[in-house]
Amino acid sequence: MSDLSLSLRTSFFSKTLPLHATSRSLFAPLLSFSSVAPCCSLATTQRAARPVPWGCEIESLESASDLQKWLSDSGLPSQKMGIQRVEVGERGLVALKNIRKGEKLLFVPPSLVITSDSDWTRSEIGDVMRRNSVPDWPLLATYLISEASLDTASRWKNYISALPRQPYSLLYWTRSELDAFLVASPIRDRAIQRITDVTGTYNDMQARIFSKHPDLFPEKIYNMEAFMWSFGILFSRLVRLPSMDEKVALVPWADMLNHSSEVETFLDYDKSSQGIVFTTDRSYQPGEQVFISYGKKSNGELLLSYGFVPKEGSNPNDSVELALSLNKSDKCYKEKLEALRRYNLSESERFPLQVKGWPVEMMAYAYLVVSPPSMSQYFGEMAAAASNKNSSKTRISYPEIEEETLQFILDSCESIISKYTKFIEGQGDDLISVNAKQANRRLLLQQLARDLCTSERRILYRTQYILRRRLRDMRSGELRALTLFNGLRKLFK
Ligand SMILES: C[S@@+](CC[C@H](N)C(=O)[O-])C[C@H]1O[C@@H](n2cnc3c(N)ncnc32)[C@H](O)[C@@H]1O
Repeated sequence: MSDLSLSLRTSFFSKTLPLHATSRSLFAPLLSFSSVAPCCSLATTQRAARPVPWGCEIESLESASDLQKWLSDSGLPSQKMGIQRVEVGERGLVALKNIRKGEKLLFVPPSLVITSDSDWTRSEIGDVMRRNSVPDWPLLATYLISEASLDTASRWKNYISALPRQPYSLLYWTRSELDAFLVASPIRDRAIQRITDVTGTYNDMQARIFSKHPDLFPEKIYNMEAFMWSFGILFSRLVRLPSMDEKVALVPWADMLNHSSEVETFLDYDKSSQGIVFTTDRSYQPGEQVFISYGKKSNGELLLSYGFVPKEGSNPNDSVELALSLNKSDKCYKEKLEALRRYNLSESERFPLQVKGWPVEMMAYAYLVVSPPSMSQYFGEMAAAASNKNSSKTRISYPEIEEETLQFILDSCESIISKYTKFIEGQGDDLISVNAKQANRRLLLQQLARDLCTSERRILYRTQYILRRRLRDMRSGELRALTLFNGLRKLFK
């Protein structure tokens, strides 16, 4: 599945990145989101948005079996998997027969795949989109709305009916929910940015295209709610196919596969069979759920696009970003900022921490932050290393400021840990729920946020432990050296 990390808005419809996913999650959602009414834009913070009139409840098997029948009637070869209710991911593909390791599965023909080249049932809408050179993501978002609104007149009717009416993702959290539940996590800012981008993209489409052709794009259908829905579908189901020139595609049937970080197998186009396939990296027995990987994503990124958080400690790709900043009262603030800007860095930067360590760029940035005026000749070198653009690509090291640097990272780490602890150990939130449905939604979101924050804090704790141990070793080494030096001095006296 895919990831939209570039701003959609700034370059009108800029290019977007692929949707991958991560880790096998043994996490089974305890509660279902299906009763939750979506809220979609930051601008409409507390207003419950109208749900779209198409799609189904995410756990619906009825529409899934219609989908299965339509797909086989339309050329999908017979499958070794079937759609079933599953513990992880509500609906998923389950092995019906023994599946061997290394076996190719799916074989979805290109005629059953939605891409930017797909024919529009209303070709005149496709013509307008083409004339305006609309990029893939907003084009596909509009395509989905257009086909969904045509109901049985669209060849994709059975596919669209089996799509969730409310896909899970942070796109549907209100601003006050993001503020209340994700205050400690850097994912909050990413979610706000994403909502802003999608909202901005809709506004651009509205101003530049929809409003110019009200007969083709009536606001009753092409509105913000519909756009939020279709973007939610794209974020959680779009795949990039490396062997099809990185084309992004919605692949019916394949998009019923759930993610696991324990597998490393991705969807792709297979030239020999001329279909979308994946190759299993383990065997499955009948009744077992079959998984693919959505990519090497952190728990925060999985929550952002897919609305779930894997079980604590189960995601080897988990990470959390730590923000480091220049000190405004630093005598060399201006010189340091200039050095950073030369390498496209700013006075505050985020670096991904993992359980297994932190990037060398972060250490270089921290060296720059703490270095005294006497080290100004190294500012450029430090900034280059922080941006990963140092010419020699060697790890820089300044033993004279090592201790201060580690202490600075430790302080930054500890101040963020306290924010996490405050949220995790806090007694609920201040948000007022007006009815039982809303209260239920709050509980669900709070649980997801707690799971995310616990996993992110775990990485911060590990970083704290490593830093403390290094500082302790360094200090006890220094103490030993000092004792030795004093001993020698006494001897010579
Ligand atoms: C590509 S769809 C997979 C099919 C989906 N389960 C369905 O019923 O339509 C991605 C969505 O499946 C769910 N999902 C996938 N992997 C999951 C996992 N490991 N744990 C929990 N939910 C998962 C999430 O709701 C995600 O947004």
